[in-house]
Amino acid sequence: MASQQENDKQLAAQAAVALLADGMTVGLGTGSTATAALHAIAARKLSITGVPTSRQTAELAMALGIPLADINEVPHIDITLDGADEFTVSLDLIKGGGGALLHEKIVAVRSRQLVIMTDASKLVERLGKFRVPVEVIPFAVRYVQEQIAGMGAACTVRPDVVTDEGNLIVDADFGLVESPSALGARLKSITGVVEHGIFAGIATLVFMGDNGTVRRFPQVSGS
Ligand SMILES: O=C[C@H](O)[C@H](O)[C@H](O)COP(=O)(O)O
Repeated sequence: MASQQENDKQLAAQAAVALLADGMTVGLGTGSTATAALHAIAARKLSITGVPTSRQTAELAMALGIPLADINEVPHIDITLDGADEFTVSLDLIKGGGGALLHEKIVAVRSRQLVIMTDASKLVERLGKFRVPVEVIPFAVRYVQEQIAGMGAACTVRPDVVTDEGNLIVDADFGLVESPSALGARLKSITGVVEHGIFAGIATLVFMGDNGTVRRFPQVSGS
């Protein structure tokens, strides 16, 4: 039997998939909630073109019969549906718990809308309980760790993870984050950092499954 959390992820995924229409080009996120969305897309027999954010998602989409296109072959992406590890009511996110943050962010910034699907455990007042994943070129990993330590954060290289681009993930604990965009900019300026999992000002909508109902952020007045 599915847990309440899995059920809530599915409800959020169904709410997001309800925004799709035939003919759309859709960014396909990575992770368990994005997987629920893929199944919901297949169940609706929608005629969309998917742009996957990971090998794992591409494989599942192909198995479900969802046609795919290379991101560089599509003129635009109408909407992307993805999960998150944390989000705030201002729609700032931490992503990358599954190691797919780089392709996820590239697909997200090319999309007209980024719709996030989560369960209620992902809503936080301030980002930072979840360690910030940072994608790093292997040659630079020691230097990047030293720089992050110099910023006052403990960090570790995620064991046994190599990203789709052949990079490593460093998980960094900055504590609660005052300014997600400022932290993101600082991380991005470190030589050898390819990308980080702070998505500030990119998401347009969040559907959060909450004990059998779906809440949306930003909240519509009266909800
Ligand atoms: O790299 C992975 C992604 O950012 C996921 O979207 C994120 O970790 C959330 O995953 P899940 O839906 O499994 O909680």
